[in-house]
Amino acid sequence: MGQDIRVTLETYCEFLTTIPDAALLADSDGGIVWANEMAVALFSGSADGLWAQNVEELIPEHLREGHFEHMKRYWDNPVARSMGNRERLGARRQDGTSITVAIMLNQLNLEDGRYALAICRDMSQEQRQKNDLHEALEQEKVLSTTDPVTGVGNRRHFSNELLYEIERSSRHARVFSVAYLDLDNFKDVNDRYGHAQGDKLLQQIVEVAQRRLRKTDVIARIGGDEFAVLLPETGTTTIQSPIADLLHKMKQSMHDSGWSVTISCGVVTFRTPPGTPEDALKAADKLMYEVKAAGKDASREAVFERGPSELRHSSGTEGELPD
Ligand SMILES: Nc1nc2c(ncn2[C@@H]2O[C@H](COP(=O)(O)OP(=O)(O)OP(=O)(O)O)[C@@H](O)[C@H]2O)c(=O)[nH]1
Repeated sequence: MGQDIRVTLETYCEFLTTIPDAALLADSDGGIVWANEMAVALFSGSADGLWAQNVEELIPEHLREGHFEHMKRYWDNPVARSMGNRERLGARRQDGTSITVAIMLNQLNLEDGRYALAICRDMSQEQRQKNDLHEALEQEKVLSTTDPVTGVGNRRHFSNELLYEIERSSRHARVFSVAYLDLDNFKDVNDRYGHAQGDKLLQQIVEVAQRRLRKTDVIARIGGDEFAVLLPETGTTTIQSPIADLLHKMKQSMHDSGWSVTISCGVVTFRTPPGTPEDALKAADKLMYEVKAAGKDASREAVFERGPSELRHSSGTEGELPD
């Protein structure tokens, strides 16, 4: 009888040498009693090294405590676990490096004892590919909303931020403002000094804005020489100063660099939220356009309040900006 059991175990082991996955047999204390060549290659450098181990040593240190409990439960109520489930587990090689494995667990009930059979498939490469793909997608997401010249958000990013602000303002009745800035005579800089200098000028505009604006404000480049600024919690009583001051600083910076570039700007304060981000941008763009048509280098403001007249002009700052 005993010989039959040994043969059975041997037969098992013989079979397990032919499968393409790593196979381990462990006793109820977790001691590894046998491993196939794939398991030796996966977890260790030598068969002796692996056979002398306890399965616990193949578990990452931070998971060992949980594994002990898990093993106790498993021996009390052994349920076969297929490899098909999508669970991936961290494992530790004998040299301390980490791998990701899928594990099939089953119990062998033999007369000389019970053994746990673990078949492990190395999923490290699949996991690495998944991680790389996830990272690439995250990077792509950032790139798709970033302006490559200045590093600030692009139109898509601005629309997303604006949408969030519109929803917030609808829920909490918060006022916010949107400014549309278009550089005047920017083309001359490109034509006279080249595209690279034009890019530097755009970057300088953004640097000035980032120094002046609050952390919660958003500046984005939404076109060639067009920028939009979102100012949450900022209404007509406070709008004049941040945007006027920003325009003043931008103009000063252009002047200091010897560039004859000025700025046309339209600002709309939304006391009630607009329907869409595009509606908000369009309203500010329209004001900016009026400034352009009237001779550039100025800002014009309006208040939006849902009602019969919807957009109401409140004030305009023509020509020189305040010191
Ligand atoms: N350097 C640089 N120039 C750009 C970029 N994108 C667009 N432009 C240029 O920006 C200019 C925008 O054209 P316009 O709005 O007519 O320029 P403008 O001289 O400011 O015109 P006004 O607004 O009427 O004063 C064009 O010359 C484009 O080639 C960019 O990424 N870098």
